[in-house]
Amino acid sequence: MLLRIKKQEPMFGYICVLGVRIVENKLEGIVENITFQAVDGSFTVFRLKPGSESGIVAVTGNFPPPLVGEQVTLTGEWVEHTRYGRQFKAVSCRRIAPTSEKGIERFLASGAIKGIGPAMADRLVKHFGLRTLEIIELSPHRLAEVEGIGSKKVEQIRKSFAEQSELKEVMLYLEMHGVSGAYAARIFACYGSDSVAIVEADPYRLAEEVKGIGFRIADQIAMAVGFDRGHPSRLAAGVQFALLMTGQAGHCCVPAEMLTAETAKLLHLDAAEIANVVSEQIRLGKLYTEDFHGMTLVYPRYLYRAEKQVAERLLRLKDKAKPIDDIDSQSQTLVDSWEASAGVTLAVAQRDALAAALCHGVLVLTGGPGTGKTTTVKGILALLEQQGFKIVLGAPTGRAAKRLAETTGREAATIHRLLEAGGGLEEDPLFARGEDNPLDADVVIVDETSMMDMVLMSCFLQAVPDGCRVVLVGDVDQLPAVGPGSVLKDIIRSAAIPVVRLIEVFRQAGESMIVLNAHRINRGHLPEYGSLDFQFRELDGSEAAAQAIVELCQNELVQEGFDSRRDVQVLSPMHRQPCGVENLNRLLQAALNPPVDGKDYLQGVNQVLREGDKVMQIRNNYTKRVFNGDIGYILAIAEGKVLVRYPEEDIVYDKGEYDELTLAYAMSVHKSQGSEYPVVVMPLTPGHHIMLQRNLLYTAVTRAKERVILLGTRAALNTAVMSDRTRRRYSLLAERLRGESLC
Ligand SMILES: Nc1ncnc2c1ncn2[C@@H]1O[C@H](COP(=O)(O)OP(=O)(O)OP(=O)(O)O)[C@@H](O)[C@H]1O
Repeated sequence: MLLRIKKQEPMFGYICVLGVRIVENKLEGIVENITFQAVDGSFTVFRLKPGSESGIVAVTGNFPPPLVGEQVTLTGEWVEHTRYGRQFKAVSCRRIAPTSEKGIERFLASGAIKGIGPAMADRLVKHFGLRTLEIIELSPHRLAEVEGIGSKKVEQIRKSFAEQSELKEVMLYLEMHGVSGAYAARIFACYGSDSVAIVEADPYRLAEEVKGIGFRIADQIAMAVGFDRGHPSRLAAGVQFALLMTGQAGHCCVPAEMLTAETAKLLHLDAAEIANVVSEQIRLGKLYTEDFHGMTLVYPRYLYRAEKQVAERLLRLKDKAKPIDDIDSQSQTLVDSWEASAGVTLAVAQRDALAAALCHGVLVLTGGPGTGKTTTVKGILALLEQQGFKIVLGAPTGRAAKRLAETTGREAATIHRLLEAGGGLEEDPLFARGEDNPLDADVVIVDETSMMDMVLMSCFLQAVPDGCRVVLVGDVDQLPAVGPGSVLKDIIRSAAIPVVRLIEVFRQAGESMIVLNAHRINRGHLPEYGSLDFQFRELDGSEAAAQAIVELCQNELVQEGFDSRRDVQVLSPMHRQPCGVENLNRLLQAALNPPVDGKDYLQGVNQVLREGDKVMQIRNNYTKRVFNGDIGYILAIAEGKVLVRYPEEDIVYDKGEYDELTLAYAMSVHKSQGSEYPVVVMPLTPGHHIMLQRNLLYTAVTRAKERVILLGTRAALNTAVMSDRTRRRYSLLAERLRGESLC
């Protein structure tokens, strides 16, 4: 039931649907000028002369700017901006060609049509009057009647006008179908004049082909242009999308029933109907499957390939190591002599690791902080080098590689750099190193292996030549990789690859409460706090915790000599809520890098990026060679470009690439994996309840070198320590490694 409840402003009114206020205000007028436009077309501020109101109105909207002089019909709502006062916040903008002579002249004079400036606009309108636009569109040859227009100019004007009207036509068509202007611009950029035809014929193509449009938006468009909810294209696209989503949730594959249920939920259709589609797609070989103990597991193609390759390569490398003469009888003597020369008495497990690295093609070395992994790696390095082997060191992130280089005193690079990344997509990266052009190494040692997902591991192992030894080092109790699979855990679970687990902690109380507490947390015991290096500050309420975090970063830690932007990392279990990553970033940006005259900035959809900001790259960009989780600082913003300084190099982001960057004063614990910071600050509030898990807290705490400061409630701390339910990620890697029959 719709009920008009009040009418406060000319041309607008609130509409109430069952008590929920929705907005259906309309405003019409002529665009006076464009005050601000985000370079990627995602945000616009302009001034409008309304047809019905006196004065000029400020309008904001998440769409590309209309043209000056154009008549527009806006829907949206009136808001009171704290700084700019009353504004109309438009959700849609329909552009109507100007109809009066004055309007036409202003429109042409605005520079919208290449080749026409104010003087030419005046001449054209004087000559053709109200028919000017019609002449440009239908009889452009007549433009030559106007003084100063030759045949070249005629062609330039005709072409530019056609482009404008095509875009307008697409915009209009899509807006009529409820698609916002920003998407329309993207569709037009991809398909040009074919846009409408493609949208009408197969809107699900957009999800695969148009940057920034996923299944959900494509589906909205399809519904709007009249596709049936049960249309075969919709069902097929829905199954594929649900399958991709499972990869994003960390699975490599999912049981067919789960895929059916997820697709049915996504499409709001009956599960039985979807089950038929899934079976049919399996029968036609359109889905990759494995049958395991009566269960059909469905894979996205790229993960099926990756998982199989990881298992095949590991088993092959395990058995194909370049032999060392008499190693079985010699290994203990070699370990003894390294201990003596290094002046260390190794623990039994450490000795086992050194011997295993000599004897096996693949070795996994796992252990928590302070259990002697680095010491063991140094021993492995020395022993294998004695054999004349060429050793290469790598890690999944820049930070982890840097640390590996520091602790071993040798060169270490990111896996991406080792593989010579150069383009490709997230799920299908292009690496110069691979099976045909393998790494030049006899041994590769990888640190922080828990962060490697199935795709990266598969690319890496393919680039390892037969005969090369691989040592995978990591802490299996950390959170798994952000991407699909829990590769390290599954390799260990398979029991098919030699594993050495270090459990003795060599650090003493007093030396490091951080390390000792990390182990307490990992065992399910509450941490001991009260020392300077491990603090828990009890605070009630998320707002109070957020404010306390800002105060810490802005004042307290600075007074102690820390550089808040570089030494301190705020980690949060969640994205939303007052203590979530997004809000903390807003608060910390305002406190640590406030707006200052002369400091350039860009207004994105959800964030402002300002010179001086600490930012993070949020997806792998193989072309730019900057990767998910890399942290940098904005050096400059100019002419629509953003220059970011990363530890390894400076990278320029063009228009359309800003959404690869996010503020990084605060980040999720997942994103912090593989990095270490002098100080880690983390809120633990009841609002984060579902995310409060032991391995999350463990991962956060082990990121800190000098100090951990937790803020929140005891109950939340308790929940985090006690909750060790980790969701199993579907994958058959362990089974493949064990050689189990998959049917
Ligand atoms: N067998 C040992 N006996 C005595 N001390 C040891 C032994 N192995 C390592 N240590 C010492 O324990 C500390 C931690 O060792 P190491 O740095 O190798 O561990 P780690 O697992 O790499 O730790 P982290 O993950 O915290 O960097 C170091 O001070 C190291 O010298």
